[in-house]
Amino acid sequence: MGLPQAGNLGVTKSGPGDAPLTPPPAPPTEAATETCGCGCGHSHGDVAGRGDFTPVEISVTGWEPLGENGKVEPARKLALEATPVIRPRRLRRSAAMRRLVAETRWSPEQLVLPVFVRDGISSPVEIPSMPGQFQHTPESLAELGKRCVDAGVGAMIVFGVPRDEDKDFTGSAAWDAAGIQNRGISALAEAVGDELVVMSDTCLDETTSHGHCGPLRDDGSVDNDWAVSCYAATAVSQARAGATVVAPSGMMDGQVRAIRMALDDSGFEDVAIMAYSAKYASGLFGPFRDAVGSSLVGDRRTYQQDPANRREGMRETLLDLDEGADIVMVKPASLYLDVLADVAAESPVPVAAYQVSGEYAMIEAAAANGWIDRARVIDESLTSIVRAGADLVLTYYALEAAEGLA
Ligand SMILES: NCc1[nH]cc(CCC(=O)O)c1CC(=O)O
Repeated sequence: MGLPQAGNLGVTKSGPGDAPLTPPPAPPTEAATETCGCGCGHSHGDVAGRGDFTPVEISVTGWEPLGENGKVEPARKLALEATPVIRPRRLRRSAAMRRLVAETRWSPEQLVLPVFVRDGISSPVEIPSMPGQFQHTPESLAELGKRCVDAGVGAMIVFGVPRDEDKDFTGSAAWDAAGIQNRGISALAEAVGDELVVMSDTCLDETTSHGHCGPLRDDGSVDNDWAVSCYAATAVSQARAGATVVAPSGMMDGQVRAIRMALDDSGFEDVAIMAYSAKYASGLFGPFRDAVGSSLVGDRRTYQQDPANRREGMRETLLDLDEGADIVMVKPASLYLDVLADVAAESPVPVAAYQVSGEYAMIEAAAANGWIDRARVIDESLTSIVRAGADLVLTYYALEAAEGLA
């Protein structure tokens, strides 16, 4: 039988059949017989009259006697024994302290605002499933660009919404210099100059009559290599229109390499590629498809990634890096923070994350119902995405967050 320890009830059971249970005699310990160092003259072994309490020698020289009659109460005493007490709460005690020691901060210059420019409208049209977001005319897009410059937003990424009659099987409006997306890019680039970065989404889903991200084979599947050559033509047209970053989002194999070669061949060696590298076939793109008037029937599961696959997100990223991506992206953001953290840990280039339309819509809908504190959740969502490792965040909140969340 060992000596009773602090916290031991001091009651031992000697074995089956042994009756009755008796407390062992409290063995005298050195500490119990010594007077404490605090000068109060009492024996710590007698603290609160508990024979089961075995004190540890502590020096309390210079301290005020604790407790009634200078006795150390058991609870205080136990706390003192566990020296030093680790108290993380010290750094949380005031807003000023928390601000000082925050590990993660986001700022306007790392935010990228996705914007929609629509053909055939004369004034901006609000997107019902994305309250507060609009389909713009080239002119209203230019105005929005100036506001973004003033607020210090880092970049804008342009999506085009063509008229239905301009959609076709290959999505050729995407690489038409007079197509709506290229007109939007030009208007924006002219308005903002070099004061923020003008990016363009490089894909065909907005311009194909069937809504897929490339032309189809007879069996209805997307023809990978045909799509890739269309992306190459589209990227060059976007660079001509004034985009300094093109962002292939179609998840076709080899798309980054083909775009890099086409840009270089056309004299756009300096135009960067932000690759949608780990892009998942997510249910969170629903509102975006309203925003671009998508003609899609079915889904994109044969080219976008299965949400179940984490390792594959890394594989897609490594392939894009190999093909020459200047920035890699994980999309969506909030439900894929594990993938984002993996990519951020390995990537030698900046990492972007896209807080997509469904993430925006969920926050807006809950806030509209009064179920969550809107500004607080927006801030928390951006903080979490940056905390997981994003250097850039594509978010529909970019302008509002940069101007200051109310
Ligand atoms: N060009 C494809 C593209 N680029 C960005 C989004 C979605 C963005 C969002 O939901 O906010 C999509 C739609 C899709 O893959 O179906």
